[in-house]
Amino acid sequence: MTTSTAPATPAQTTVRYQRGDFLFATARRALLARGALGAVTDADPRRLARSAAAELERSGVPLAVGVLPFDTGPGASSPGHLVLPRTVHRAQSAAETPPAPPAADLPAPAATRRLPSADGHRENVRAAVAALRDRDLRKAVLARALELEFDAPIPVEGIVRNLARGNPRHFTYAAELPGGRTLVGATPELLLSRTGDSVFTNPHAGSMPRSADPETDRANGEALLASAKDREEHDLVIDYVVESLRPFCRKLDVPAGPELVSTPAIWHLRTSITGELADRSVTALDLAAAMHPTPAVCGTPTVAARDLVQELEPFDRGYYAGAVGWVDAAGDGEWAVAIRCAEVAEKSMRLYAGGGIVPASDPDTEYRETIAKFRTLLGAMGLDDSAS
Ligand SMILES: C=C(O[C@@H]1C=C(C(=O)O)C=C[C@H]1O)C(=O)O
Repeated sequence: MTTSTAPATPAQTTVRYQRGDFLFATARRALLARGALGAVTDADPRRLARSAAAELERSGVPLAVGVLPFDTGPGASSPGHLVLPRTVHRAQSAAETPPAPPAADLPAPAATRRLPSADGHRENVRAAVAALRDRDLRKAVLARALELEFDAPIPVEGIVRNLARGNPRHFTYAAELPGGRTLVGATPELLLSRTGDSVFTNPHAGSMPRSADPETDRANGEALLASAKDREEHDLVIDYVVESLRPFCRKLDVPAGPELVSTPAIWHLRTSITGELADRSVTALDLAAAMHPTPAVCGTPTVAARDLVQELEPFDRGYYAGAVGWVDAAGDGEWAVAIRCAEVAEKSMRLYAGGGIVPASDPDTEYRETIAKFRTLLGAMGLDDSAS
């Protein structure tokens, strides 16, 4: 494999992305991987992590890139998939680099389908609230999907360029999936990163739409920070993440409460947790596999929440709410939560958006939250809320 550090800014690197490549980029740093010297595929993420470490050591390839699916339980339909690329280009910049010009003239969809319908999603929220009570669950994350069909091949490169332009502080990503589809998105949420013995994670949970009106926008953010319901959704994630990481870390630094952060589409509660790894043979992917799926995308307790999600959602999540990232031969790596994304086939694509349901959740508010979350992808395609 060749690793190039030729002087290109993160934005220039992002523009080089072509369908088939792997991209993981913010406005300050980008990783673009191309080609495949090998691949590792496994439905069990822990085994995938071990095989990847062995394969990196055996081959001398410095890093592997790829995806974990949402469902890693028995009988899961989509495996974790890693590629050992032929070339890797990495770019870094101390400041945000100016974005590339937007890609224009993205085609409009010829047909749109909501899965389920708007009423169907509201009904699912009601059913989830009832199931939380009946089955002694504390939280379940319910999503809906949008299926768009086009008359011509979808210009993934343009969507990726617009995602990066619109979300410079977040991770814009693109990855090839087994079966020939491409996962594209821009996520604010890091499942896990490892650099040497430093571990970092920043769970996001608790959301409120942004507003074009500055006063409403500010009020929405303040309401989120003050909301007991959202704080409960958030704290369940933090407790789970801390419990999952504790066995691997000799030190964990967990702030007392979340902070208010935003993407261009939505406000979130976020907690940034740092840790010190006890054993350096535990890779970034081992840690991601141990944590995934967190209650930010699944629920509490995990298995019962996943069962409920699969009963109610009329689609397979595939790689939505999975993870996307890279791991190197030293065990360092970054794995982001694969949300605000779509799986793209040649002339059709499926977008996903979901939100945490707790006993106090309201069906209309939850529906509106998914509309805000679809904006990341729809905006990059030049489409508005009428599509969602
Ligand atoms: C599930 C999604 O997002 C997750 C759910 C959130 C919530 O319920 O408040 C917030 C951030 C993400 O962890 C999504 O964007 O589809």
